[in-house]
Amino acid sequence: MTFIKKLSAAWSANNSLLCVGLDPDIAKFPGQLQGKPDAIFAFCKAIIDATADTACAFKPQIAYFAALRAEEQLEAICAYLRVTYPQIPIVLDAKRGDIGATAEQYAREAFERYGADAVTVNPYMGYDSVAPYLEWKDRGVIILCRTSNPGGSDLQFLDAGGKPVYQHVAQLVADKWNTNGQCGLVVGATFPNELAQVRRIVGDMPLLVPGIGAQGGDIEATVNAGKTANGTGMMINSSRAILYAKPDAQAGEDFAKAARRVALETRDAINRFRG
Ligand SMILES: O=c1ccn([C@@H]2O[C@H](COP(=O)(O)O)[C@@H](O)[C@H]2O)c(=O)[nH]1
Repeated sequence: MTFIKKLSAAWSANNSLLCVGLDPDIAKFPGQLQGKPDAIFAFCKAIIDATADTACAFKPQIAYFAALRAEEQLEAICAYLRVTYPQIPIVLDAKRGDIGATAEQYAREAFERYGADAVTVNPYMGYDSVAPYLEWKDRGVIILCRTSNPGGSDLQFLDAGGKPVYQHVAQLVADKWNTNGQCGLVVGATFPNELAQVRRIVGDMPLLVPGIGAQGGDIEATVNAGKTANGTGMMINSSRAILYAKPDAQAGEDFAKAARRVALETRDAINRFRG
């Protein structure tokens, strides 16, 4: 099944636009996991099991694994997801960008080694740097457009022939790069006006929208700006706010139950504005 079909099915099956981000930071792990050799796998597995029915996608951020030499645990998490929750797409957040020959290897890393359904890619080096990912016709290629961080404006807002660079990227991907219907764009929830502009340019193309939760993006503004006519079209990501939700000790919560509570609250808050 293609990434886009899998994502559409997950939107419906779980009635959710929530993407649960997997950004494991061992300094924030609960005491019982500290010091264990497979702590990252155990933490992510517990979060996945607690939230799988609330999510339309999982988004592991590769840096959190690579920095700790924990790529094998990322492989194990992706394998666990593929076997246990095959209906939920894996979006590998790698933000790669390099010349074509190197990009071929990055594409193999994402799609062969980790078995991701989609990968995030940086468009700065142009079409030939993205083409190797597009060769994987059944996978999603999600291109940075208007990122959620304040410094994204430094380049993405520069004028490019009468429109800002981020709009140029959106137009280029929609008109020229998305010939196989497998592309998506990253647009931050912290910039709902720009999100609305991108939605106007790209039609129903799926958008990965980080920036709610820890980054403070407004859910109502995000959903209103980014939803498609049928109330879907987005993977609205939250990582830290779910992963490190404070357990309610009086309710007997552990970290996974707290994560589930926040994931459900976030999914429901998003759904209130889908129409
Ligand atoms: O523009 C972007 C692109 C990617 N990200 C990634 O999303 C998550 C956000 O984590 P939170 O804890 O919900 O803030 C993280 O993995 C980023 O690398 C982004 O934030 N903005």
